[in-house]
Amino acid sequence: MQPEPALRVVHDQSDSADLAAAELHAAQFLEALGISLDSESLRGTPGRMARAYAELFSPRPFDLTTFPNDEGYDELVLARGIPVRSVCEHHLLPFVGVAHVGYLPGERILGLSKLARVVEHFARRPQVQERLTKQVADWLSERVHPKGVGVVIEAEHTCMTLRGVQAVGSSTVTSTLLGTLREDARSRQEFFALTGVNP
Ligand SMILES: Nc1nc2c(ncn2[C@@H]2O[C@H](COP(=O)(O)OP(=O)(O)OP(=O)(O)O)[C@@H](O)[C@H]2O)c(=O)[nH]1
Ligand SMILES: [Zn+2]
Repeated sequence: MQPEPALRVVHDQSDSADLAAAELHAAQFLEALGISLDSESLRGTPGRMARAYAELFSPRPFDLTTFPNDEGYDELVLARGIPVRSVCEHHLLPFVGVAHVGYLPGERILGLSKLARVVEHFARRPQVQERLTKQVADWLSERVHPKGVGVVIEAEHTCMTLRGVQAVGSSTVTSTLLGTLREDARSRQEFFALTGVNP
């Protein structure tokens, strides 16, 4: 199989973001909520809001670097505790936690940092945790062609802990398993044992 060409991810919503319009509307939004912007420290807040959300919705470009699996390594490769910072698309409030991303190599192995970069790539947009989990797994499966992929995300949704039901201390766990990790019970168990998650 031909090496996967290094892929430069270019999707970047900040390219199309109109920061001036976002700032104007953020000011109107805050004023509509009765928040006066008439002080030195709040005067710049609409602009900061616009830039902050533009940043949160801007994936950073990266190269998907893979190497030949010359040794025929055929056990699980697992990156544990990858930070997840995303924004729920329902309230635009952050959800924050960790991802455990693993794969069973086929002909190529993946540069390890790319497991964290893929998580960040799909996290930097309005999201739901289920979709984020599946997008990371599907993307790795399609690009690296491993024998199996497993992704677990555990996160606190601040829309559920700071406001609304205020379920302080709650976290949400989602997982997607593909290929051998889905089909083979022993591989599945090993994956969950190594992640420390008891499904
Ligand atoms: N499935 C899923 N739901 C999410 C996620 N993030 C936020 N939500 C939920 O989206 C739902 C939106 O429900 P609504 O009833 O329209 O919103 P709401 O009135 O603010 O609901 P409450 O949060 O219950 O006060 C809430 O139940 C949130 O907990 C996510 O990543 N996945
Ligand atoms: Zn929410």
